Formats: sequence, structure tokens, C-alpha cells
Amino acid sequence: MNELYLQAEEFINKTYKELNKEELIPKRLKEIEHEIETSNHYNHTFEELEHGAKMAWRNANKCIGRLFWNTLSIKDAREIREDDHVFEALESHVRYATNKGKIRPTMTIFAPRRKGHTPVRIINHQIIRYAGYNFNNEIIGDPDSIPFTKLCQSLGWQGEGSHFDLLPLVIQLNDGELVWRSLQEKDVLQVDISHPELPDMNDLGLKWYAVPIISDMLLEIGGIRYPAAPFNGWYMGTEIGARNFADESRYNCLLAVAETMELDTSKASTLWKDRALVELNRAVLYSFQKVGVSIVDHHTAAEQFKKFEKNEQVANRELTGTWSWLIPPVSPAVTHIFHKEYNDQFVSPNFHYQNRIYN
Ligand code: HEM
Ligand SMILES: N=C(Nc1cccc(CNC[C@@H]2CCCN2)c1)c1cccs1
Repeated sequence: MNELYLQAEEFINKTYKELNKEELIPKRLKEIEHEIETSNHYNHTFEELEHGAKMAWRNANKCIGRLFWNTLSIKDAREIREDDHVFEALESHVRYATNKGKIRPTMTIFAPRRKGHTPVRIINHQIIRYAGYNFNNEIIGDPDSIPFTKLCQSLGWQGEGSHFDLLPLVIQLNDGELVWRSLQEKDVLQVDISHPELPDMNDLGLKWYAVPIISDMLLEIGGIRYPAAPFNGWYMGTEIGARNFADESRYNCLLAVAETMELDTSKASTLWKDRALVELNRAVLYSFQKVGVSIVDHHTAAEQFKKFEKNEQVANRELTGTWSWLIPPVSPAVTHIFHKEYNDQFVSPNFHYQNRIYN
């Protein structure tokens, strides 16, 4: 029996049951069987695409934000074939998702792989991200972006060399040459980081973008693979405050924060790193909330995840998760997640990593 048909059958049965449309299953499976026989492919209806994308989020084992899986907004971009229209769809995604700060979880889905070809690929890791440079061992910007920044420069893009240069969009159509275009600054909401009690924190000149939009993962639904399906939610504060700003291999700010707090950094046992980390994370949450940009603290996120666990039990679905990714990087053991185990099994529909064409 055809492997693609088996995956389609499993997806249709599960989906139409969840949508209370079981009576339509036999007819739909006949249509799909015929389509696969004649073209070794089948096309999802918008409803199948929409629910499949929501199921993929629900099955994302590393995601603590899954309580809201059923609220995902889907933009159908499967008919887009020209680079100008791809760029327009991405800029439209940024504006729609940003929503002046009241972030809307959104996914734009471009054409699926067919006959070994990839109609659209987005090369960026995230739609909005800062450049990274290594000027003779002087590191500027986000070190994580150094390889992609070099690729952009090789395509003719030039940054200003600041710590927060917005990277351009880079796409590939039909496995062809790379095409790039800069985002419009006015579309990119960014938040200046200040502290509720420590005024000197402003002098660090820190800021971050409001909307994280992952654009390099492949979405698989019922055996059909969508290599370009950028998706966004809102940030959990620790992603910015405990990783992007604090990792030594990222913006490496902890010592600078400790110095503005006039902490004793002479020995580890003063726990100066922990005190700087907490205040930096408080500053991130305070700054986003002050300007009305959606963000969640790691305690609230863990409580929401607990509600998700309960909902899945009531829905009679096996919960799957990746413990090491679900625990937050700040105070993990004060969340319930730390104290339980999770079944890290893969369930389709889901997301997959895919090869990076730069390094
Ligand atoms: C709505 C707010 C959301 C929050 C607060 C949230 C939070 C997170 C966090 C903190 C991570 C770990 C990221 C890291 O440590 O680098 C994560 C991973 C992930 N999330 Fe969510 N998420 C949200 C929405 C979404 C949406 C809308 C999708 C897709 C439709 C999604 C899919 C994923 C996936 C696939 C991963 C794993 C990424 C990887 O393997 O690198 N999340 N999420
Ligand atoms: N809040 C978010 N964070 C998030 C989710 C998935 C993946 C990522 C990026 N993870 C990889 C980064 C890059 C180095 C280590 N972490 C961030 C969301 C991004 C898109 C939807 S929600």
C-alpha cells in the first residue's frame, strides 16, 4: 500500500473526527486515493491545512506555549510563485501578527514539496533577527547570526555594523538562486529595555524585537511537507533575558548588568550572576508590558502549560513533551514541569528541522 496514502488516511481520520465530520471521511479518502494514484500527491482543503497546522503546534514537544494551539491564525500562501509576492506575504505576516503589540499567533503556509522540488524556501532562521559581525575578533551584534549575516553580505546586503541591525529577508524559489529584500523598519516593532527600579539599566542600550517568527522549520501534515511555513507566537521573557542577552555566546550582558547594580563580582558565591539574571529578566518583562507588547513570564507560562496538560487528558489524547526544553532556564524547579516526566514521542502532524544551506 502507498506510504503517502497511509499517512493521509491517518490524518483524515483523526482530523475529521476532531472536527465532528466523520460522515465525510469515506468520500474524502476516495478522492485522495485517486489523486495519489494519478499524481503521487494530494492537496489539502483549507480546513485540513488549518487544522493540521494547529495539530502540529499541539504536537510540538518542545513548546511550553501549547495551551493556545486552537487559536492559531492561518494565511494560505500556497498559490504564490513570484518572489515579490513572497516578500509581500511575509511583510503582511509581520504586520498582522504584530497587531500594534497585541500579538496574534499566526502561520503563513507556502506551497508544499512536489516531485522532489521545493517551490519556496525561506533561508532566515527567524523573519526578524539582528545581524552579527566578527570584525577581527571584535564581535558586534548577535553572534548566532554571524554565518547568516555573511551570506547576506555575499548577496550584496550591507548592514550599519550596529548591535541591532535588522537582517534582510532571504528566499529561494524552485531550488534556484537566492533573492533578498530588507524589511521596512516601520513594520518592525522593537522594545527598549529599562528596569522598574534600576535607572542605570537603560545605559546598557539594550532593545529586542517584539515578534519571534520561526521561518526555517518544515511543517508536515498527513505526509505532505511544507518547507516554508513561518509561524509566530509571543516571547516568554526568559528567552530574551536569560538566553539572548545572558548567554556568553550571545549578547553576554551579565557582567555589565552586575556592574550597574554595583554587585560584588569577585567570587561566584556572592551569586552575582543569579542576581543580575533576575533583574535583567524583570527588566525585559517590565519593558514589554510598559509598551503593551504581549509577553509571558515563565511562571505564568508553566501554569498555562499545566492547563494544557489537563485539557489534553480531558480530550483523551496522550501528552508528549521534551522535558529539557519545557523547563525554563530561570528557576526551573519552582515550576511543576521540573518535577514530572514527559513522553518525548513524535506525533504527526508536526514540525521538522531542515538542512541549512549556509554555514
Ligand atoms: C503563543 C506563544 C508561544 C510561546 C510563549 C511559546 C514558547 C516557546 C518556547 C519558550 C520555546 C523554546 C524555544 C527555545 O528555547 O529556543 C518554544 C519552542 C517551540 N514552539 Fe512555541 N511558543 C508559542 C507559540 C508557538 C506557536 C504559535 C508555534 C507553532 C505554530 C510554536 C511551535 C514551537 C516549536 C516547533 C518549538 C520547538 C522549536 C525548536 O525545536 O527549535 N510555538 N515555544
Ligand atoms: N516564543 C517563541 N520562541 C521560540 C520558539 C521556537 C524556536 C525558537 C528558537 N529556538 C532556537 C533558538 C536559537 C538558539 C537557541 N534558541 C524560539 C516562538 C517563536 C515562534 C513561535 S513562538
